[in-house]
Amino acid sequence: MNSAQPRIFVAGHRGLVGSAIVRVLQAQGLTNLVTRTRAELELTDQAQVRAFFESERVDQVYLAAAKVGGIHANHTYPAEFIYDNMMVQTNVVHEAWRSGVHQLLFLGSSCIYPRMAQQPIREESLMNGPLEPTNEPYAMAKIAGIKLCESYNRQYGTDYRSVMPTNLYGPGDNYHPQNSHVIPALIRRFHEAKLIGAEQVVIWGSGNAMREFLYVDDMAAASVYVMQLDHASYGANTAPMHSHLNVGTGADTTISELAKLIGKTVSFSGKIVFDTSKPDGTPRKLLDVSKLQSLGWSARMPLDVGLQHAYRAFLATNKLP
Ligand SMILES: NC(=O)C1=CN([C@@H]2O[C@H](COP(=O)(O)OP(=O)(O)OC[C@H]3O[C@@H](n4cnc5c(N)ncnc54)[C@H](OP(=O)(O)O)[C@@H]3O)[C@@H](O)[C@H]2O)C=CC1
Ligand SMILES: C[C@H]1O[C@H](OP(=O)(O)OP(=O)(O)OC[C@H]2O[C@@H](n3cnc4c(=O)[nH]c(N)nc43)[C@H](O)[C@@H]2O)[C@@H](O)[C@@H](O)C1=O
Repeated sequence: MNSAQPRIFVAGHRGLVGSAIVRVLQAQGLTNLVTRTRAELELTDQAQVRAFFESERVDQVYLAAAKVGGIHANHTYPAEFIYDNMMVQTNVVHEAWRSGVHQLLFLGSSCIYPRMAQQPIREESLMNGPLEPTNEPYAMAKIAGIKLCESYNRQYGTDYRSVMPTNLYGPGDNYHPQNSHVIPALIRRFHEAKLIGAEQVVIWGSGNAMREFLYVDDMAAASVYVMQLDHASYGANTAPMHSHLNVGTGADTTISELAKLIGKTVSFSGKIVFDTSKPDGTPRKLLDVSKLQSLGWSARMPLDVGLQHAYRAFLATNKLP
């Protein structure tokens, strides 16, 4: 352990984003990383989290641990999505402050914005209208997470920052057939259809919903970039009551076009059909990423190339849920 370096706790280090953040930090030569599996540290348990921060004395926290899932999971397990996420973020933020951690990065989600927000969605649109019903509990928890960080900054002088990722994908994703997000779900479904020679693949919803997709290594790079921004730059582009920053590509696509692209990536030649008994969710949630761009960061990975990387990562996955 290099004592000259900050001791950095990456909560959720085995997840899609957490594992990518570890890769970025290690690539920077930052090796003083602290990680705990869920079996080692249950973040919904305040006593365990308090004991951890009292014993570990970390300097920075990346809070990439959360209860996460796609539209079906959010609609099916609303109590878990609001309870787990409220407990995890409240315990980590409070115990980090209590043990003297000055810097923390909280990961929210683009679902915090009103269902019918003006597109592209600016950070100032927060709480300007009703949320999307399919993921309202999760969104409420994430909004509370932003306000938690802002409140500790205002009262205690901490430097707890918030980033709002758009939909993410890439190596280390969750491929659960029902509870995953659309890209890993369709990569798996198209691949399995190709293997059995199926004539068609069923896509949920109308296919008309639009989504923005950011490759996870870009998200991790943005997370580290925002954490390492000097305080004046971060503060100059955010306000005490709007301290969060959108992170995305600034471009979106219909689910129908995405499905065609994934079918092409997987080399599936059958038909694509739509099950309109399944919800579309928010019609569109394209983020305005101009604030982060003005701070010097932009996404790099094009969707078609990112999907090729994601498919290769899927093929290398040795255990599917
Ligand atoms: N994926 C996406 O499309 C998006 C993600 N985000 C946000 O990004 C962050 C990271 O998400 P992502 O990487 O996709 O999620 P993952 O589900 O891939 O990873 C979450 C990690 O957190 C851990 N974890 C969850 N609950 C607990 C708990 N109670 N105690 C300890 N560890 C826990 C999980 O451990 P275990 O596996 O053992 O349960 C897992 O390692 C989250 O805040 C999420 O809300 C925002 C927008 C989009
Ligand atoms: C990141 C984001 O993720 C969730 O919101 P979402 O963007 O609606 O997520 P999704 O990826 O599950 O769906 C995107 C679109 O894709 C369509 N779709 C088609 N076929 C499949 C399919 O097979 N699986 C899934 N999951 N979706 C499918 C689906 O009907 C929808 O129109 C919330 O966690 C939210 O809180 C959040 O933060």
